[in-house]
Amino acid sequence: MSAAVGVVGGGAWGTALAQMLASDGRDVLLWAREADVVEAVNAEHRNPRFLPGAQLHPSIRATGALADLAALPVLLMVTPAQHLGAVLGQLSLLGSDVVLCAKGIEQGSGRLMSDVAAAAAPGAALAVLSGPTFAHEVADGLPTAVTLACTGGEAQWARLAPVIARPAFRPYYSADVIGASIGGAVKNVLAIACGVVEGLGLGANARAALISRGFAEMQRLGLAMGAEAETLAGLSGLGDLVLTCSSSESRNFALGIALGVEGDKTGGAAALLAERSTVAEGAFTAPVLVRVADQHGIAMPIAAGVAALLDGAISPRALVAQILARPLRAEAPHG
Ligand SMILES: NC(=O)C1=CN([C@@H]2O[C@H](COP(=O)(O)OP(=O)(O)OC[C@H]3O[C@@H](n4cnc5c(N)ncnc54)[C@H](O)[C@@H]3O)[C@@H](O)[C@H]2O)C=CC1
Ligand SMILES: O=C(CO)COP(=O)(O)O
Repeated sequence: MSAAVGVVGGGAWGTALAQMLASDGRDVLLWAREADVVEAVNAEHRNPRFLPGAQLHPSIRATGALADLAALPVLLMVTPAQHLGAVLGQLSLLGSDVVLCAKGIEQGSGRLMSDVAAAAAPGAALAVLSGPTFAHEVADGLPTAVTLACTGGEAQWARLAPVIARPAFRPYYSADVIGASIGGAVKNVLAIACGVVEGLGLGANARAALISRGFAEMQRLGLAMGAEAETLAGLSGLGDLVLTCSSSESRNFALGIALGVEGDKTGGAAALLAERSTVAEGAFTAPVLVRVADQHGIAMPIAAGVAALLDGAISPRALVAQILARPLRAEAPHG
């Protein structure tokens, strides 16, 4: 019998990944922070708080004690980005494979998830799993492909691929941990911008333009930080950007729509964020992304606009006018 896989984080994505891993009967131990989630998973095989509607496999067991997972050989870290360091630091891991699944940049430090994890768990072998993956679709067993970027190269991939791959869940190998970390963080911020375009009713042309120009921002920053162009153009970069900018299933896109419908109003983000019970990572990443881009001398006008909008410094309509009034320039990233 294969060893159980540990999933740290019982939100929508952690629960969906647990469901996917358990689809062949494998034992999965899920750490959830909320006692009601632990109780519902164990007693009813459901997670009504974060993944309503999904009937979970009985081989998923939940616990509220992190220590129960510390000895497992493979752990998927699925807490929100701002909590990764604190939760991972409590695990005291030695030698486990740790797969990072959160998408964001740490606010205080400006670090990518891979750097946060390397500091919090120096004994772990790190990998990044990222791509176009709405939790409900993965939980339903719909076909999905992701990038699995391994710090331990092909030897780590050989260990992890059989644990993570399923007939409808295809990881693709990469050695580019930086690229896989950046794509998911940046696309969440750009999805808020795309939602604003949708909320303002600016049309499909504007959305496609924003995806393309947003991708140019992702590329500029990614290349400056050491990512590979192919990774940024792949599942964890462009693939996830397109998904998240196309559907109100995305919490980031939906947040942008809610902002956009406010039109000329400034400062609406605070109330929208306060009433959320699920995470829209782009709201946390936007300000620190702008800071990191500045440090690298990279212009990211769309990301900066989202940060200003969230901060209450500009209205949605004024932001669009500001972006449209930028000087004409060459299209290529370095043009
Ligand atoms: N939902 C999705 O479709 C996908 C989500 N992700 C990423 O997965 C990460 C987790 O997102 P979801 O599972 O969707 O979250 P969620 O919005 O469904 O649930 C919130 C999660 O935050 C946790 N949390 C709140 N405060 C915490 C704290 N102080 N310490 C530790 N955990 C805390 C809750 O326990 C819960 O697990 C995010 O980085 C997200 O970008 C990635 C791919 C798909
Ligand atoms: O990362 C995701 C899809 O790949 C989920 O997007 P949201 O966090 O915007 O819902």
